[in-house]
Amino acid sequence: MSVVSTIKDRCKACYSCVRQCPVKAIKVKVGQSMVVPERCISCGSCIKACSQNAKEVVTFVPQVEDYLKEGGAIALLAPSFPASIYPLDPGDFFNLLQEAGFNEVHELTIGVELTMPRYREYLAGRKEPAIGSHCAAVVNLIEKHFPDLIQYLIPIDSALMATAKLLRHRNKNCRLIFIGPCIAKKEEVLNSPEGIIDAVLTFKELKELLKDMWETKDVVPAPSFEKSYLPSTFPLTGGLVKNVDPRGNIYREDEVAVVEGKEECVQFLQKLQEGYIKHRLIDMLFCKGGCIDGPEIASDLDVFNRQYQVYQYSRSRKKENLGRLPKLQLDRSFSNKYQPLLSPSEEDIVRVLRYTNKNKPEDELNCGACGYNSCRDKAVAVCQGLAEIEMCLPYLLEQSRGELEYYKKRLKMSDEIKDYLVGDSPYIQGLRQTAIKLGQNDATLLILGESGVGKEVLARAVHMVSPRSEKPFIAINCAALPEQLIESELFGYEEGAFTGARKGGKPGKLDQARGGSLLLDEIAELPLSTQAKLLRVLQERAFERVGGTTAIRLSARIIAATNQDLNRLIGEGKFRSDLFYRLNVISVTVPALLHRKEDIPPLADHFLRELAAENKSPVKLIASEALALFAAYEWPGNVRELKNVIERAFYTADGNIIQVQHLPDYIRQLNGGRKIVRLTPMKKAVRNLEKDLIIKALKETNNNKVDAASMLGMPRATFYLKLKEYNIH
Ligand SMILES: Nc1ncnc2c1ncn2[C@@H]1O[C@H](COP(=O)(O)OP(=O)(O)OP(=O)(O)O)[C@@H](O)[C@H]1O
Repeated sequence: MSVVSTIKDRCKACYSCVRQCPVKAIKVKVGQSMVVPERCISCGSCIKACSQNAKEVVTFVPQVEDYLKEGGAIALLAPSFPASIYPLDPGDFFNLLQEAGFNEVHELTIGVELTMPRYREYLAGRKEPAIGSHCAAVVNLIEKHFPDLIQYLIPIDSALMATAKLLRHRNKNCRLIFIGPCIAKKEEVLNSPEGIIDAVLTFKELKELLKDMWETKDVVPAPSFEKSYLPSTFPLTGGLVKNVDPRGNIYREDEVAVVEGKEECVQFLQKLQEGYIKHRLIDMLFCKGGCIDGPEIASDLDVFNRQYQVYQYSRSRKKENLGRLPKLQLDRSFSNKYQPLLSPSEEDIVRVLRYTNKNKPEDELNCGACGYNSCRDKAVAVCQGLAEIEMCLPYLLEQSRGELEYYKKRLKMSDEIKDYLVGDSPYIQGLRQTAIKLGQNDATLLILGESGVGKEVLARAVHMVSPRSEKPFIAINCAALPEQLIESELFGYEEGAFTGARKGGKPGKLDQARGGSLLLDEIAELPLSTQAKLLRVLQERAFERVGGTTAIRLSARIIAATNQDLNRLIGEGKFRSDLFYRLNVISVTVPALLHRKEDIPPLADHFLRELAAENKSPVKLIASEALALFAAYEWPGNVRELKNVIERAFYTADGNIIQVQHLPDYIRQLNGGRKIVRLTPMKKAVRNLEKDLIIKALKETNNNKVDAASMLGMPRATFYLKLKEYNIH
């Protein structure tokens, strides 16, 4: 089990813990750094690194509080304690512990003294390297990450276990509480046979527990001990070597390696694995400077002064009288806890790198912001499920910059488009958003709506907010050109293409709109032969000039508009259905002004401002009575009609206010808001009805003219005449 876990709410995804973890035991999931128990060696590096205090360690504090209340608790003190308690005097500290309820206080130096003879015995004559096993983090590191080196670990109990075994031997029912700077010791205790040690307190936890008593200054003489210098220096750099071989008569200097610090430990073990290490005794401590820099030492002193405190204490310290020592069983064994990680394939690593825009080696910045030393290491960790793609800071910055630009641009566009596509109605507000969206793609667009509703305005708005805005917007009114001219207008022509063709030829609208947008207004009026050619252009994205053979690539966006019912025209055979489907990739309908009367005041205001600017004259306003008439009117000519009415009123009104009398008669007659009903002239209405009935009959009879004529009770000859008259194919 892991003794460290993450407090989710506090983790801010800074990846400091990932950076500091020496064994890749942190997994980042949805921005939260979680400890992977199988890989964690409880070294506490992540706790030291976390500025948010988001890492939590298993605690025995409530248990200890109970033991202290019940009585009978014994403190086992790590020899680094003088570094932690400073400026408290060690004597005061012992008193404090006793006052707090500890019946006895013992230092782990007992365990050092118990284990050193066993170490000497084991090491005598051993040729192979032997690694001291008193540092719990080092043992975890070897068991979980270098299992083939387990053979080099010295199989003798740590000083803690040896002390505990001795005290337990003396008093079976006592409560043993270890107090030290180390987190890995919690894991060691939790994994040890039940009942040897009851609880572990870190120095930090102890200080918190006794914070109200910590200032006690009553000096009571310390227990009388014999002088004992060496065991107290055990937690310092080289402490094991000094204790095993104080006079240097077992090992030569070159046979001993003192290794400390997480990177150094990992590097040394790698070298040992590779067979480059020839030393016989390896004194390895995971924390730099030894246990005095343990993650929970809770000292304000720097490492040098901590060391000084331990030496000072060791010089004054008296040896504890242990009496006759029993023969204790101090052997220990280790187990292989290695959990291999997946080895990703080169393709997978490259894929992850590409995802964060690292396409070539120069793109790999290796900035370390993700907590990994290199982009490649991070990509491997992503494949192994330990890291997330989004952990790459330069990539995120690039993305957010892109997003910021996008939103800034959209904001600017919304402002610009508001002054262009005027209106307050939900319809127009929606159309403005649609225009911005449509501007981001290149799909062919079909705009539908009655005459004068603003179809061209919408087409221009889409162009304006698109990346094509710097290129031309060309509009061609298909209804305004004679059939013989439309193709040369649209596609252009080569010199000599027809009589009267200009020298050097002429580019068509498709050409002129290169890179920009081309509006085919009144598309329904396009002759069928030109419809077929336009279809080919849309399919092949290329066209030829009239009389030419060179294919020119179509680079304009095509927008078509009509006020006609194309489905009806398809039914009548006047519009190609295949062209309709090509054009109708996206279609937008602009509603008639009648259905969005809220737009009238802002539109009127907009036109008046335009007129004032054009004429360099003061802005005119519309009287509320006139506006009321506008609201009552149905505007069959839509916005165009409104614009014309405003224009007329602008020029006829002398003052600054446009009054009812400046409006055309048919609006003035509305009189107090009564609706005007505009009827279609009888003759036109009858013709429309007749035409619709003929089309319907043809549809019903599957285009059988004889049946359709008899269905309508119409002489066949008249029927044929009517077909011609109404241009029904
Ligand atoms: N929402 C609007 N904001 C500002 N002006 C508008 C708006 N809608 C229409 N107009 C103005 O109304 C007039 C007619 O608009 P437009 O030419 O776009 O209509 P249309 O639907 O394309 O007409 P048609 O079917 O006859 O081609 C133009 O002068 C245009 O500037």
